[in-house]
Amino acid sequence: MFKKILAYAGEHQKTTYGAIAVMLAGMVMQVLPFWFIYQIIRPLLMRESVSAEYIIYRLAAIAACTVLYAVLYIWGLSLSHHAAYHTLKNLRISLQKKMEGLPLGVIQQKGVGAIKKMFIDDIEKIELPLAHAIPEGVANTAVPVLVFLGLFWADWRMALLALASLPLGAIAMMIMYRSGMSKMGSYYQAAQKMNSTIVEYINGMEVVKVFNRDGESYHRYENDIKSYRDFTLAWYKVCWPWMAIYNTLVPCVALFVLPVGSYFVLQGYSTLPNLALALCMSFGISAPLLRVMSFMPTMAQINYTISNMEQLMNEAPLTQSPTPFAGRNHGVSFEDVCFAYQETEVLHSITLNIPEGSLTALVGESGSGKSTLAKLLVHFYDITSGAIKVGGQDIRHMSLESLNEQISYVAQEQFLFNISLLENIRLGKPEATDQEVLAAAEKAQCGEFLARLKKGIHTLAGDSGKQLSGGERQRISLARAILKNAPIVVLDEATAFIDPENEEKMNAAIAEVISGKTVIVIAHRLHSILHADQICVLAGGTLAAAGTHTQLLSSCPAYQKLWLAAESSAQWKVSIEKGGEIL
Ligand SMILES: Nc1ncnc2c1ncn2[C@@H]1O[C@H](COP(=O)(O)OP(=O)(O)OP(=O)(O)O)[C@@H](O)[C@H]1O
Repeated sequence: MFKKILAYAGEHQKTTYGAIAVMLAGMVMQVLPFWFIYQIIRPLLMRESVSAEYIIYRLAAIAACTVLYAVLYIWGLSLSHHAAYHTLKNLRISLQKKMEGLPLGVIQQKGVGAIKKMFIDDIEKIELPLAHAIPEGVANTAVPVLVFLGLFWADWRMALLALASLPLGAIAMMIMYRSGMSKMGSYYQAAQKMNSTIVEYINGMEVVKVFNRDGESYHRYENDIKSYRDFTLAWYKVCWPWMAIYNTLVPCVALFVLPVGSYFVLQGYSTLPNLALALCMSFGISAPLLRVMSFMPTMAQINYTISNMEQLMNEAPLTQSPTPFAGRNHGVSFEDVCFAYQETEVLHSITLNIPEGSLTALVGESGSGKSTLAKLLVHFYDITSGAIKVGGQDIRHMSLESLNEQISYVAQEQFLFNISLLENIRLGKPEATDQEVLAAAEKAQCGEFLARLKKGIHTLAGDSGKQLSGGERQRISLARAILKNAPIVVLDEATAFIDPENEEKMNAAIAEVISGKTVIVIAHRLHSILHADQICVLAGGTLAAAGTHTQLLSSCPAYQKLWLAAESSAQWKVSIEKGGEIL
């Protein structure tokens, strides 16, 4: 486990080794005073006369060692923390890089709470071994070993006595570690579940309030925090008795040395000075060993955390290659594509050709697979079989980055980061100047509502989210796409938030985004895509038909059904409007 943790430290491993060396020197300073105490006691025991200077020098040495110990300990800690926090940063970055290359399904399966826990709490746990357990553990183990060897050289019987309680302590420590590990799985899962429930509870607060589900979701929340408490206590319950045994046995080294050592002296097996030496040095052994022990309860936790993190790190990434995009054009083709979320296949043998520069609309009943097909094109998931090609190049044979450069994907609810609206739009083209961003916002018809905001385009999205309507937020996403100016545009329900007042503006913004591009649009409002070059009708995950509106109307029953529904909803709308009601 420590080897793995040190490997995470990368280039900061050397700093960790430096911290170990400094702390070792510090530990020597902690043990040396016991040697000087022995030097003061020895002549007194032997009734030898010593000068006042002899005593003063040793007392001064004890004081110097104490000061040096403090200085070295702080120095060692600052080195180890430096290495630890750089390592945590590296780990968080490599985890984020890993996540970027993972299929969305893996991330969704883990859940936001569990991933947040991994990024924040689990990685933070590695600070303990890196900043403390490894450097302090090595120093606190090495120095007692050295002391023991010295003692063994002076008097092997006394040395063995000083260590008499340690084997029992070590057994207690091992049992504690093993029993802790056996409870770790359930403890860890309970922690993950609690995290997910808390995140879900907060995210779903709106629904909870609207539907009066406070009681129900509170019960789930309460149950999860209760089970976390129970699993934590169960873990402590198995660990505490063994920790208590160890904590009782290890400081007992002097108690073994004193009676048995005195007996040895009386029997002539050893001498009084050696007894004094063993007594003094046993204090130098027990304190560091107790410090080592203080790290043990959490080691099992850290071991589990690391295995869990490695599990995510070892997840198979999306199939891609480092090759850049080299397609002939920006036409898109789906060739016999099948796809399953986990076990359930939701798209079956879809074959579809979308010529460059054309507008293709995906229509179909809810759940027919429209959004999934769009998500497959932007390579959120790997398909089960078949191929998706852009300009004749399989999207698995190019890097995700270069595929992203070819496509602007505007989802139904585009996420706005809590940075300024200007920076949110700039995500479409990070190198864009402020002027370019403003021009894109203008083209996306954002000017009017941005003027309403006190800080305009510099308003933070988190604050503005409360002030912007769904349609306005969507126009920010369209501005992002205009700025990106990718040759392929995928609009997933781009007109979902449309209202009569905004319709004109939204249409103007969409016209800007799609002008001259290969466009794939998912639309429920059939009236908005009547002039599409090609309308693809999806039904139950298969492609029922493809053609123009007129062709489909005369030949495709599934399309006729959708059209009838669209027509009757339009008539219903007109009749309500005529009745003077507000829509
Ligand atoms: N993340 C997911 N995990 C498992 N199944 C999913 C997931 N997302 C969608 N599905 C399922 O895949 C099928 C297709 O869903 P999809 O969202 O693509 O349909 P859609 O036609 O876009 O629907 P809508 O018009 O309601 O948005 C549905 O049966 C849906 O339940």
